[in-house]
Amino acid sequence: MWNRACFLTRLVASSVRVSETAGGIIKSVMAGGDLKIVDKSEFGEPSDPQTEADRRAQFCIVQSLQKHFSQLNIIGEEDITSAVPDVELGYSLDVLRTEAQFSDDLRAIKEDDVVVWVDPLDGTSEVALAVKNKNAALLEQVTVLIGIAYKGRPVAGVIHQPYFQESGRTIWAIQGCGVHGVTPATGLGAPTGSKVVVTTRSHLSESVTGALDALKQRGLADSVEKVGGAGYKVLKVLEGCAAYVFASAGCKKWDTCAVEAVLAAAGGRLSDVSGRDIRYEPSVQKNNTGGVLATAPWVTHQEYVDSIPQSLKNALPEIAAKN
Ligand SMILES: Nc1ncnc2c1ncn2[C@@H]1O[C@H](COP(=O)(O)O)[C@@H](O)[C@H]1OP(=O)(O)O
Ligand SMILES: [Mg+2]
Ligand SMILES: [Mg+2]
Ligand SMILES: [Mg+2]
Repeated sequence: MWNRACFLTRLVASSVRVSETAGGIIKSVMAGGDLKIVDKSEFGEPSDPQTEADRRAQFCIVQSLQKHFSQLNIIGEEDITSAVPDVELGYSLDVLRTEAQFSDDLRAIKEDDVVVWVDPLDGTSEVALAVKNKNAALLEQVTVLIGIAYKGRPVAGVIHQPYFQESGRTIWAIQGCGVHGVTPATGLGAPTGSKVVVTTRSHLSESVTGALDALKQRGLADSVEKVGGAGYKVLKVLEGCAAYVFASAGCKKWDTCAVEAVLAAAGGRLSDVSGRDIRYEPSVQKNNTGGVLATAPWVTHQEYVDSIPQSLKNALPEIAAKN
């Protein structure tokens, strides 16, 4: 089955397994207790922590994928990594079985047509806070993100959530083939009956609260929940929240590529706050300078775009320049 599978099938099947191995690495670093945190931010920027778990998880993902796919263009968040022993990776049979639903376009994708965006640990600030405050509940917000872009747009994505219940879960999607690992909420305001909007816990700013206030006034946000991680926020949108709103800069392509692929496969939409597509070519700037707006399948994306004040949208390039 593996040998007959097309390139995209084999890449996603391997990515599902390697995301789970990376999740295991994150858990073992956490269990060891010494996170060896460094701050990657430059003077004047918001703090940008990196732990030994981020470094080891990225090494594992990049090394394993390159072993199978030597020509693959992988862009990972971390510049510095820590070596971990080589592991023989398997592949997900569920992904292999999905190939029957592929379009001819998907089947024709070759190794040098794609860019893989890797966030080995999304929610690093929450990891640091969980340890500091001895609050293990925050770890639910950690995800491993592997996004696959073709012609500059997401075509498949893997979100592994290592601390979901006891053994974690992996959510993945390939364009046109549905979402696996979660059942997306489809009804208005499910399961709360109201529109809950999720936003940043650790990067709040005037422009973020300005956008949220505007959405509240238009009846598009009944309440706001502040949680960490781009991966976790998109999972919340898949499971019943109306939208994820971040009208600021700082969130990067590796934060959004995988989650956009998964959300789009569920019928939702992710764009910048002005409604423009986010591009994922290898040469693109890493920062999502136009902010992030992700909406559930059951809300109208354009209503959210239109409700965010133009003055906030216009100010984003200046905020991005400082990030
Ligand atoms: N100013 C920033 N600098 C670096 N990373 C950021 C910044 N803002 C957001 N991020 C990344 O985007 C994710 C979502 O942001 P937030 O949690 O604030 O909503 C964060 O978990 C972080 O990813 P990571 O944890 O992988 O470094
Ligand atoms: Mg980071
Ligand atoms: Mg991230
Ligand atoms: Mg990260």
